[in-house]
Amino acid sequence: MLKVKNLYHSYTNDENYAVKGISFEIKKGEIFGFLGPNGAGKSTTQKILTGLLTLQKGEAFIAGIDVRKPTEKIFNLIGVSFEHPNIYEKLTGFENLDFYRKMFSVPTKEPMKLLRMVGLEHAATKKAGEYSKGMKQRLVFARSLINNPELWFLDEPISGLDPTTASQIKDIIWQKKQEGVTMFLTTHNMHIADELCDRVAFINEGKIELIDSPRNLKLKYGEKLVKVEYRENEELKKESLSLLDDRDKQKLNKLINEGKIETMHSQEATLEEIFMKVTGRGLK
Ligand SMILES: Nc1ncnc2c1ncn2[C@@H]1O[C@H](COP(=O)(O)OP(=O)(O)OP(=O)(O)O)[C@@H](O)[C@H]1O
Repeated sequence: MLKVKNLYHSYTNDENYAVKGISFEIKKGEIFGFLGPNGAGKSTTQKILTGLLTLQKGEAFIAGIDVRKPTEKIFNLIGVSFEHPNIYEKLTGFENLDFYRKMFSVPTKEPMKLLRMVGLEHAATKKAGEYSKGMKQRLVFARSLINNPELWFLDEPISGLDPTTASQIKDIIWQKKQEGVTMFLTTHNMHIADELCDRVAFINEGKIELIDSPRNLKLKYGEKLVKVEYRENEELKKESLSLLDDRDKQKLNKLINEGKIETMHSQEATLEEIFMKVTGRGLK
């Protein structure tokens, strides 16, 4: 669905690149996460792919169409939900969607239906300029679905939202995945990436350091530890035992056989810890 080859971008039109030779592919129906700290080059890549920035060097194809020669077909095919809302403040929420809807030459969704989906139906007749930050974010999110996109670009879809709204947005993303929508999600929130993505790319200083599924990464870089709480001589003890260490394994077996264990949890490395291991820096 999306193919990117050796993509470069310089904001200063020189050798000072914000994106330095990025290549990746996203299969149809896949949720692909772009994970990296501030300034890593995530938004720049998304902007090039969605036509907000000119492609300077490299290649990119959406459904086989060269993004350098954008066609109406690409516009109809993609949905873009970016962090900084670019909405018409003087129009109401409903009018914003209704106006945007007219730009497409494919069947579109009913604005009211979309507003309801993101919990904005009561604010439909309110000017978007009077919306809170989170409401604007939800409006942009809803708007990005108006043309039933096959490829959906999401930039930090739940950052700054309260837990209930964030959970609703996540449910919508899951539903769209079930419908076969392909997603390119950028975030520095490793929990979201872990929860939603089929594969993630670690991007740091304009380069992709690795691409894999969250599960494979955890298996590869995980410590394989088991955290146990057990009682010995009336005293509650806590310990982390490695499943790769023979002495720890013996101890764990002994505790299990003696029935002393009160709680036991396997401990995996988080994506953030793995990111640090791979890149030598954190996601913040
Ligand atoms: N309009 C711009 N003009 C000049 N430099 C820019 C511009 N936008 C981004 N940059 C620079 O390009 C680099 C990559 O920025 P980009 O916004 O793509 O990072 P990001 O990974 O999306 O970060 P964030 O998580 O903060 O959004 C940074 O060094 C940034 O300062």
